[in-house]
Amino acid sequence: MLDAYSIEATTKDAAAIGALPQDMPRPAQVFVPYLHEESDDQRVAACAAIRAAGLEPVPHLSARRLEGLAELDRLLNDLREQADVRCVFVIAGDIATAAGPFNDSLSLIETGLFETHGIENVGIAGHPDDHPEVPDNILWDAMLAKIAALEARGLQTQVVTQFSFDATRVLDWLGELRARGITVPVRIGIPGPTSVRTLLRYAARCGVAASASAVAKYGLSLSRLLGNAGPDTFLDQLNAGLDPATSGEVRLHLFPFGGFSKVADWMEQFSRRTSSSTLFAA
Ligand SMILES: NC(=O)C1=CN([C@@H]2O[C@H](COP(=O)(O)OP(=O)(O)OC[C@H]3O[C@@H](n4cnc5c(N)ncnc54)[C@H](O)[C@@H]3O)[C@@H](O)[C@H]2O)C=CC1
Ligand SMILES: Nc1nc(=O)c2c([nH]1)NC[C@@H]1CN(c3ccc(C(=O)N[C@@H](CCC(=O)O)C(=O)O)cc3)CN21
Repeated sequence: MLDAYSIEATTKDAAAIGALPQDMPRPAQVFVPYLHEESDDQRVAACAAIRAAGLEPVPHLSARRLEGLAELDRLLNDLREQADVRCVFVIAGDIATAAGPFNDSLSLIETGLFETHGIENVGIAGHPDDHPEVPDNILWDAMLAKIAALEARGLQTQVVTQFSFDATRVLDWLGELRARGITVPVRIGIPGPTSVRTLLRYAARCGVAASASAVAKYGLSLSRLLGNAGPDTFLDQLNAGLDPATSGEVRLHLFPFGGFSKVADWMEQFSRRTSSSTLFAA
């Protein structure tokens, strides 16, 4: 059930993606996060490198960062021409005011440009923890609207969650998602192993709740900031709470905040320890 994991690679990581550590199971999809200081050309080159390595590139598209229809049109054209991109991931973007006409992910979908550029699958974000700026009911309404718009356009979708330190909250959120009648595949975002300090830095940057109780549950020791923290406890709790009858299609999405080689080592250990040896099979 949890096979075909996906992973993120920044434009810098993407250049070396062909040299993924030996023995690391190949990811089914490689997402390229939209870092605002980078150019569209860098994003396209990253996706081309991922494609050249025989992997499936999935660029993030940040609605609020895009300057307009012409930029989106050119970017999608280049992604298709140079990297044969078929799947994208749309997000609002971490700025309070949009740089151009797109205030949210739905407005990107409604341009109609995805289908004209041969995109087949448009991923959308899931938020198992409270979002620092956006109330829960708005996020649920937005998710339903995005799914309806994609379906009407004949596009497939998947939900990819923001990472969280609290497996119980993720399970509750997944239960609510299915109870709302949403049947699309879900990828649960998890950080790869890294130092506690790095994890907390990314949590702060990404608006992820790091309450004392959540980080304790995750197994983080705030007194050992340089110590390593992997997602093992989180995954054990997640696995224990997933129900094949009701959870639907669930896979993992890895944020390699500590780098690919740490992810590879950790995957090997984790697969050896767990009975679910297919957890990371491509
Ligand atoms: N890059 C990533 O992997 C992820 C990014 N995010 C961030 O989560 C937020 C929500 O994104 P989506 O689910 O795509 O929402 P969305 O584009 O579907 O928008 C949902 C609603 O939230 C509002 N909204 C979105 N971002 C906002 C912000 N930063 N401040 C105030 N209102 C905002 C929108 O105007 C809209 O009403 C964004 O800030 C996004 O960048 C969340 C998860 C993962
Ligand atoms: N709100 C939000 N915004 C995001 O951009 C975002 C999320 N959430 N959730 C998870 C992923 C992780 N993302 C990111 C964000 C930044 C870097 C980044 O800047 N990496 C630098 C190193 C920075 C550092 O060490 O602090 C790099 O060069 O790889 C990578 C992934 C993007 N994503």
